[in-house]
Amino acid sequence: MCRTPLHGFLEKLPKCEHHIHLEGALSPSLLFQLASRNQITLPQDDDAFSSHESLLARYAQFSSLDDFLHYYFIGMSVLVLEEDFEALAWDYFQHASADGVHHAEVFFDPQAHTARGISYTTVLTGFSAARSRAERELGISTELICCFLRHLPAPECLATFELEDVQASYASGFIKGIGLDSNELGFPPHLFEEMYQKAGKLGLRRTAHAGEEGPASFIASALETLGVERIDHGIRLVEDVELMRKVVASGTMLTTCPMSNVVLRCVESVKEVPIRKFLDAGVKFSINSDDPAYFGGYILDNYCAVHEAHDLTIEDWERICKHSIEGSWCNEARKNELSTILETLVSEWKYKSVE
Ligand SMILES: Nc1ncnc2[nH]cnc12
Ligand SMILES: [Zn+2]
Repeated sequence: MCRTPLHGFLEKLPKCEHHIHLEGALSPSLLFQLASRNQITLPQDDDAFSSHESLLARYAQFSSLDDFLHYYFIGMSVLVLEEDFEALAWDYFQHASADGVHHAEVFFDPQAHTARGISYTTVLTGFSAARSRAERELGISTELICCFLRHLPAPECLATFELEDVQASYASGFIKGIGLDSNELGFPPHLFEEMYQKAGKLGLRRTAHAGEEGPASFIASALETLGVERIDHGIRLVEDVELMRKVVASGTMLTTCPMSNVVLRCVESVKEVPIRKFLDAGVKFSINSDDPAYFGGYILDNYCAVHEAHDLTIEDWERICKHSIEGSWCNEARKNELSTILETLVSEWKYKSVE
């Protein structure tokens, strides 16, 4: 918990989370529990897997995105049954709700599961059960975004995109959109142009990780060749002022993940995440947790870290939350509901601060 007098305000802000990998919400305790139940042998030659404490200590020492992904893919090897995927997503939705999330658009990596012989239907059925429960019991609206692993050959990604059960999940509305994740360096967006074109024709929403470790030119390429409506991370946008103007003009929203950027050493501290530059330039962005079980915090921790590092005002937060509602892929009625909650909270706190 942060020490700012605005902590209560930050807690209550009606948050929309747009950048959370469900596999990145796998806590060490669920990881060890499922490994034991599913008889999955974790690497014996890596001391990190000897206890919860050593695993968390290793997570605190990631040296890069690649170093993290090594543990991320090992971690998800314990997910086997529908109920494992349900437990994972339910765990996340409970944390999110406690942190004030009202609407969550969550990523998952089907290829990381189908490659291990777990069917797409198993994954989707588990996640869908958790989504229904979250909507029923927690009142959170949710959407699923199917991500493709860019370190794999583009034709392989396209083949997964075109699988019958995957296509059926688009047609039935279970999947709202597609994304592109995993190692960025060496895997530029344009390689995936054909898949994104097909997704656009099917009416799927489109986003892609860009400008996390990769250069600002990857953000330009994701916008131009993939037709994305959002950019995941995008912090390196500040390196290209002309591109930043275009992003402002198009209203494209960045889904930033400040704690992730620090843990994966894209920046030295949250102070270096260009929050103030984005606010001053009119770049729209939301604040997200990315892989909360690996990076030491869920969404509220990220809000607090940003607040402490950048000393934001109530008006700044109102703008950030307004943009994050507007940039969501939910319907207008839901956006109006969330906007009303935001307006009520802001006027309450503005009144408090003049008392
Ligand atoms: N921060 C990140 N960047 C790219 N791929 C990811 N997969 C999970 N987390 C990721
Ligand atoms: Zn991510």
